[in-house]
Amino acid sequence: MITPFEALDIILNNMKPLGKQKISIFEADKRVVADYIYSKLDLPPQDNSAMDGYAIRFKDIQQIPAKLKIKGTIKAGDSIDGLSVGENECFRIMTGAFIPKGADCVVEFEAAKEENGYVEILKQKKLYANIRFKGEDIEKNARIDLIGEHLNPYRLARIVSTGNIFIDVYTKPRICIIATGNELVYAGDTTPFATIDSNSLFVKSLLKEELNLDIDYLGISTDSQEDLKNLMETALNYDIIITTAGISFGDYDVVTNIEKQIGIEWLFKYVKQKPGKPFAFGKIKDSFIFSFPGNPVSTAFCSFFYLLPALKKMMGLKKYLHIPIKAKLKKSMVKRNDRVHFNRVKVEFKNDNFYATPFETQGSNIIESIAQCNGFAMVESFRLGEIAKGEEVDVFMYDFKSIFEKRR
Ligand SMILES: Nc1nc2c(c(=O)[nH]1)N[C@H]1C(S)=C(S)[C@@H](COP(=O)(O)OP(=O)(O)OC[C@H]3O[C@@H](n4cnc5c(N)ncnc54)[C@H](O)[C@@H]3O)O[C@H]1N2
Ligand code: MOO
Repeated sequence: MITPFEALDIILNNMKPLGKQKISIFEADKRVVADYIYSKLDLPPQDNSAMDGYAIRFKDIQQIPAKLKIKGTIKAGDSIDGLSVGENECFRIMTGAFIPKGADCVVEFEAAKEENGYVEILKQKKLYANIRFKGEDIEKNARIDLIGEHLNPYRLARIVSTGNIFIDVYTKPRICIIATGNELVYAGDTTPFATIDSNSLFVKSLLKEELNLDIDYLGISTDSQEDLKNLMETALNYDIIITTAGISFGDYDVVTNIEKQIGIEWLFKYVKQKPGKPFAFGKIKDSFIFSFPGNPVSTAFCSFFYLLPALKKMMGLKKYLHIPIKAKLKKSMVKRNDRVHFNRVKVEFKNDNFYATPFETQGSNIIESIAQCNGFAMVESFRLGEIAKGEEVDVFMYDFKSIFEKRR
């Protein structure tokens, strides 16, 4: 059986960006930039004031206090055509207003005293004090290289400020999910003894939150081969097909049972890991198929560890690998087999160190463990027995933010 990192390599080697398209910046959250962007303008468009105060000539304030005649007021957006500051003159000027000809310094109101059309400058200032120069943020035609980066509020503000409203991005993958299992019912169904399909909502929500990707839920297939084959026909219209459950060794493991009939070519089947051993990845016609084990923690781990990097690469992101952090165990853990374990832990950040508390039960069916924790602590295959309190472990964080936010 292959290791988790071998499995990840196989998946990533098969992923490549799908294509490019032009979209509106107003619908571009979390999309990935596919081409250079060029500024259509200088920002600021002209030299302007950083303070409310007086636009003056530096020369005129060599002796303090200096008395200057006020010629008028300039506010942000006013034209400065024909305006100029001569010897011992000044303009009242507001933040963002353009600097009139002749002025080379702005003195803020607080450093001056105004009376009867004159102002007395009380504090020495440097040449060009409080002046923001034309193009100092970005110059016209400057190239913005965000290729392979995702768009976020910070970058969107950058781009929209340069006069661009359409940008080239990579095409989004089309993704669908099918849950399998006779025991499953849809969310909200209260049929006694049934299991609610939580995996589909999990994957849908994960991809929305992490990548702003939408996925189509094709529904629940029973363990009947006909049922799944029908749904798979629709699924073939998608770039990525996700199935959950029915992939291990049981008589009714329906994905396993139809794989030959519908022509799935597995690129690997099963990984030496816990959770998620019966995870399989393959190709079917023009689509890739990720078949996750049914246990909710297994689906959660496989989605996080394999599907997210795969989709990131397919979306054109340059950075698609998870980086683990080092955390000290606050409680010991026990490992009884030679699979690589990814145990659910709750990581905290205290006195410049990360500390990980393992969840008390590590069964792949315990949804509470993923809901309460924020990371997967990796324990290598060769480790057997106790992993002692105080030992440092690699943790792949699935909820980083939770570490860096606190109550008042
Ligand atoms: N003989 C063997 N049996 C099993 C092995 C094995 O190696 N040999 N591996 C075990 C491991 S590890 C796992 S993980 C499971 C995964 O099996 P499947 O992927 O075939 O999943 P099922 O057996 O159909 O379901 C497992 C479990 O998960 C629940 N489930 C299924 N779908 C959902 C869903 N959409 N939402 C919530 N819960 C779901 C299901 O009811 C089962 O309880 O196989 C072991 N067996
Ligand atoms: O791999 Mo299974 O996911 O251990 O329970």
